[in-house]
Amino acid sequence: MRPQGNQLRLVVGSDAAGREYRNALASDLRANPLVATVVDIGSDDRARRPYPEVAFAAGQLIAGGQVDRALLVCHTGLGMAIAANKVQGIRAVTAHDSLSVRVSVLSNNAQVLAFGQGIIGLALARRLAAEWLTYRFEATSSAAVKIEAIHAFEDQRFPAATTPDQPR
Ligand SMILES: O=C(CO)[C@H](O)COP(=O)(O)O
Repeated sequence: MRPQGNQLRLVVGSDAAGREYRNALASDLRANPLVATVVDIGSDDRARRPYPEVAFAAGQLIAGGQVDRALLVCHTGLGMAIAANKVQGIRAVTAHDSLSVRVSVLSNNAQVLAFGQGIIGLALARRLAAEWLTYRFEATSSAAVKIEAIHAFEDQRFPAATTPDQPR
């Protein structure tokens, strides 16, 4: 489906430890009017794909422009974020509170949000996911220069502004 207005194209994924929340969140997201599409990349219990494989696949869908954001679930949310951050151009966070979810988009322009099924209750995960959909990064915000600094470092452009002060 073609996105309308401010609708988002999403990918959801989990390892076996996050499967229950992934299924519940995917169903919520599909019913949310701020969502155009939800691609579910698994994994199911039989596949038992380890979290890095799922995170890399989700990150590559974003980097390739097929989707806008990813919602990933593992036991803690930590491994998913670490692995997704290895994909060029991806900014992934683990966040389990409203402020962090908000800042992850408005300041960090993170495209990936990772939850830990073993860390928060399902009701909170659902609420945070719904809040997350309402935020959009503003390219004109003062945060944009910091995102550009992250990209420059990733691309090994090392702008002077990011080099540490020399000891006197
Ligand atoms: O939480 C996880 C990684 O951060 C994952 O669900 C469990 O990790 P594993 O036991 O190393 O697969």
